[in-house]
Amino acid sequence: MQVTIEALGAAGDGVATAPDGSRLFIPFALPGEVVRPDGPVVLSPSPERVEPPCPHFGPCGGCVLQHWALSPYAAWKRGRLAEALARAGFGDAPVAETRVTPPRTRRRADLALRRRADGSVALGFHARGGGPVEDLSTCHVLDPALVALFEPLRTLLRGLPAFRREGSAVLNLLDTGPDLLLRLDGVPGVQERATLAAFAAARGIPRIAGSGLKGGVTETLAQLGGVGIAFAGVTVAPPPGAFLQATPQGEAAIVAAVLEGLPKLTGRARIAELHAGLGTLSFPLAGHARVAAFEGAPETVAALDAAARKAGGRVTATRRDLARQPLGPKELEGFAALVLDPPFAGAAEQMPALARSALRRIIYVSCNPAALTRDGRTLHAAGWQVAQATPIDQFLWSAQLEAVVVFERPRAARPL
Ligand SMILES: C[S@@+](CC[C@H](N)C(=O)[O-])C[C@H]1O[C@@H](n2cnc3c(N)ncnc32)[C@H](O)[C@@H]1O
Repeated sequence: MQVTIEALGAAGDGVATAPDGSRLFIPFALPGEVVRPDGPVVLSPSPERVEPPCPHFGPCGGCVLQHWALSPYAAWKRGRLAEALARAGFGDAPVAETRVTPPRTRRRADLALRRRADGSVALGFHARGGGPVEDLSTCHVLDPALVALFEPLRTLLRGLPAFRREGSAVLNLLDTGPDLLLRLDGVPGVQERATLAAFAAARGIPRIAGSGLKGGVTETLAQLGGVGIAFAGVTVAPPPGAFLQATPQGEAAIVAAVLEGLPKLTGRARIAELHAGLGTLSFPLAGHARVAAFEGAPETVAALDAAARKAGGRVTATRRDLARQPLGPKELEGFAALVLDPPFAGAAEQMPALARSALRRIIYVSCNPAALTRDGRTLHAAGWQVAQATPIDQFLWSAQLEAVVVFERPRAARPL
């Protein structure tokens, strides 16, 4: 049997129709290619097919689209955002060109760890669908400062009894250097902590923290100096493993699109910000208005609050679980705009109050097109429109898509 690839699916697989009418999803196949699905074997390659730069492409689940030329790849991501908005009812949304971030810039990685029977350590990303760990010699998406830690980490973990069979290493590249969180299936003893401190000193890592395999209590195992990352000139001290936007370029593109989406503001204007994290958006926004920031994770909101107080009070940080206790219409009164940047699941519980509030502008930062469609539908049903949508490709060569979507009410805006 041979089939022609009609399009790419949401996970980046080629989609084709089998002779019996069923849909086939064929990994690493590109639109227009004729493919034999068993194998699969590409019988007529697309002119858009390129040589993947990374030797791990294929077995490593980190990238799925390195074999596609950048221009059609970026157009596909733009099309996915247009489609997500069209499904929500915004078929005429103006969608900008995709902002693609360069290779070797990702500053955050959650690396899987496996100890082999001979004691050696595999470190890398799982194969697609949670398969075996691809032991990485290099990586074309991660910042070289993180790639440089692969081999030293393997050596360290090989001699660490608290790493028994499986674990993960979360690496965040902060302004102060790499920040390491080890999730292990054993508990490091005194001697192991000394080993970790020596490793941290040798590798310029100010802090190493540890937790159980499935999270739980996180404790500092070695601390040689302060940790910090600056947003719009304000330095925040993140907790171990904290959420960061994946690349500095992606963060800059998101911040720019959010700021461009703001309405005209008066000197006393206030902005509400939901899912504020460490303040990636809060501090840039504070250059334009006072910001009431809400965030659910206790350590994260504590870090944001401490930095906000030092920075002079333009940002106020409040801990709130917005899924259990969404802001109500009364609480939403008096804001010139609202920015939300929910987790992958989206903000289903918060959307009804936003839709019927007196707000005139909502700027939605999305990392999940499906959740954006669902949440966008709530706004569409209440008469909101899309003023601007910007696709941002922070996860180069993956099927993931970030976006900033500016929603507004179709009435002449008046500054609050
Ligand atoms: C995609 S991150 C965005 C963070 C921040 N805006 C940034 O750009 O770095 C989503 C944030 O939502 C927070 N969050 C997740 N669920 C939440 C909830 N139910 N209530 C409040 N915040 C939540 C997470 O802790 C995380 O900080």
